[in-house]
Amino acid sequence: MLASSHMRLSRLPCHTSKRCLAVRAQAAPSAPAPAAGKASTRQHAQEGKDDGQPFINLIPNNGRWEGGIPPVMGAHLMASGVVSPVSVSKGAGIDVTPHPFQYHDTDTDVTVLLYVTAEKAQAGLAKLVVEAAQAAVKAKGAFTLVLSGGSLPSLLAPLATAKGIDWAKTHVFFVDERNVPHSSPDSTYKAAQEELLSKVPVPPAQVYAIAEGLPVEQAAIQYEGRLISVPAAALPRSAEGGFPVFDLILLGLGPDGHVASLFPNRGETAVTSGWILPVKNSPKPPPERITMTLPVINAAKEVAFVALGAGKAEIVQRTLEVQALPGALPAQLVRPRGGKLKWLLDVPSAEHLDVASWGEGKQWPRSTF
Ligand SMILES: O=C1O[C@H](COP(=O)(O)O)[C@@H](O)[C@H](O)[C@H]1O
Repeated sequence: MLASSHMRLSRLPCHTSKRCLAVRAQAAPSAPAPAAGKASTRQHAQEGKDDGQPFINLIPNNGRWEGGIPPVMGAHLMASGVVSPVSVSKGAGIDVTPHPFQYHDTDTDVTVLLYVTAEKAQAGLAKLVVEAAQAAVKAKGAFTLVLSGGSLPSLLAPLATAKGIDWAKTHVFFVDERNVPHSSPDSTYKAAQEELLSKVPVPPAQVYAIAEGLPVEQAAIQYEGRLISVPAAALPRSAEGGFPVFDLILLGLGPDGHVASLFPNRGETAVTSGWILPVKNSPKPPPERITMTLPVINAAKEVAFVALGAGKAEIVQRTLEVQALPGALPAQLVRPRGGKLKWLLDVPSAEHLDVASWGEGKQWPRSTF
């Protein structure tokens, strides 16, 4: 189904880390030949060599790969071709280190919106934001919108001319931000200003930018302080944990499955308390960032992933169809407790999905233990 039609997938399954660790699949003898740079990893996984490299945990056959999922699919493949560690376990079922990442149990409904073109997806994104804004203003007189960086700001042009948003009642935040001056080409604030915020009548005091020129730890504390100062009437707190409940968070999807600045298998991704974290030595430059925590993202009323273009096809397929060990794909840890998670895709980014076999009642991700 394409264009504005969408598929609705049912409840997310519950996965505990214990359960995830208990399951490993074998290498795939009939898997497609790996691209250059992946061979050693694949051989390593197939032959079970202990050459000091981390053992790569794999997941069971999801039915699409004869003989099992190719090794690189079950782990976290960097754009460089390097497979990053999923576990330090030396072999299947033995020497298991407790995994810090947890899938929590939710009733999240996932809706995948698949558009014919990127332009239509951008228009769909603008419509989604307008609807969320109108519902929020009607309910509490304010709308809290959270933006990502990367490619997302460039997709917001139709929102600048969309009718129906009361910008005077809108508050704009950043799910993550690079610790750079606002004038830097790496600044998400700068990109958001150029693409959207300078074109709409949002009061500058309601745009919550990172402070400039602070050590990253202080920048995180300062940003969290700014969020705490937003009146609860506009930004309510969740009953469970007292996290801020944003009306809508727009997430990008990194090629390694990162969301915000929560990268695979990093400590920040496992954090279960706090609102804003400093990130140092980010695997993606620039190295210093601040990020909202996963509990904050999962406390939102609605979260929408926006992943457009062929460059996202592989990671979209892995995230939506292949259950990874928790932490290996941070995007799979996004399960808003409010229950609404949407994916906005276009035909190129959905290219590797086996959409025809999806139907009502399918779980997300489709391969489950
Ligand atoms: O560094 C970041 O990357 C992700 C993904 O960006 P994209 O360019 O691959 O779309 C982004 O969502 C995040 O906010 C940003 O800081």
